[in-house]
Amino acid sequence: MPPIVSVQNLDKTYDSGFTALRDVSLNIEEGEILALLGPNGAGKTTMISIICGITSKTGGTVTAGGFDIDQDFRSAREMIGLVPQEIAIDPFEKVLRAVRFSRGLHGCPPDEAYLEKLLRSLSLWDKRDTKIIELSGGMKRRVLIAKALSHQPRILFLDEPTAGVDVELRKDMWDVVRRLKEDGVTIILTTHYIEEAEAIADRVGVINKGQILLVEAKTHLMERLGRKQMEIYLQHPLQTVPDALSKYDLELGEDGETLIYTYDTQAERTGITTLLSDLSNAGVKLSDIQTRKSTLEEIFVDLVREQA
Ligand SMILES: Nc1ncnc2c1ncn2[C@@H]1O[C@H](COP(=O)(O)OP(=O)(O)OP(=O)(O)O)[C@@H](O)[C@H]1O
Repeated sequence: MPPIVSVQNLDKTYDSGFTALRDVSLNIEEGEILALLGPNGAGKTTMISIICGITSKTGGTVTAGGFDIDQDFRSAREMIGLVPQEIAIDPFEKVLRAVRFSRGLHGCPPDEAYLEKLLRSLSLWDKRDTKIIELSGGMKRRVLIAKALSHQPRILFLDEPTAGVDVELRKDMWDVVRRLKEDGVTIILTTHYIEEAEAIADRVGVINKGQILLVEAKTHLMERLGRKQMEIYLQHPLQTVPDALSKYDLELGEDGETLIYTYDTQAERTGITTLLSDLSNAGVKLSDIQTRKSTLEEIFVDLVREQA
């Protein structure tokens, strides 16, 4: 299947002379949730704005649903819904009217049945005649999503959908995003929250200083770059790691009561069996063992640090 969004060799230099994107290429597959991770100023919003036709590019090509965003602007734009970072919404408008108005702005014929289905899927139907100002923060964000989906786009961009919201609301938003995916919408979200990508993304793209560092299936990324650590709790504290164990590069915990062994999950041999027997030969007695996988956060920090 051809990608639903294709970005090839995208460049963006602002009028100020600042280059925000440099030779960015990225394919987005239909039906996936792609999370774009990157520190402040990495270029995430710039990229989304270009794909959505809000900002002009200075080089490269972009297609949405097979339509070139320059040559077939209207058709490309119709494929896309955008929930921007900055919230611009009439607070005194009622929910259903606001969503209906957005649909009209896109030049779509009225379809009350679709709007009802949309509002129901976002648990907003009961609030359809409520003024937006009277809604909770979470509900307001849902109204933004409903507006962005009012013209039945196949692709939804969410720019920092949970910036500044509490943990409960964030989880609520994740459920909304998962349900949209089940309805067949392709979702691209930008986020600073790595646990957000970890929780809902199928693939993760890491962007830093205007360049894509990688785009990869989340599970694959965590397996490929992830490391595992084994914490070995000792019956008797050690002052130093015994020489006989030097080849394992063990870290001694501050209290001397734990040894930490880091190993590569991809390696043919983890070395655990020989380590345990060498520990026993060195007279080190264990009380417990625990293993821990590195989180996406640790992987991300390593990646961005490497590029610094
Ligand atoms: N209109 C503009 N003129 C000049 N530079 C700009 C303009 N808009 C953005 N930039 C710069 O381009 C870079 C990328 O900004 P962008 O908003 O795309 O980053 P981001 O990854 O979305 O960051 P954040 O997570 O903080 O929103 C930043 O250094 C920003 O200052």
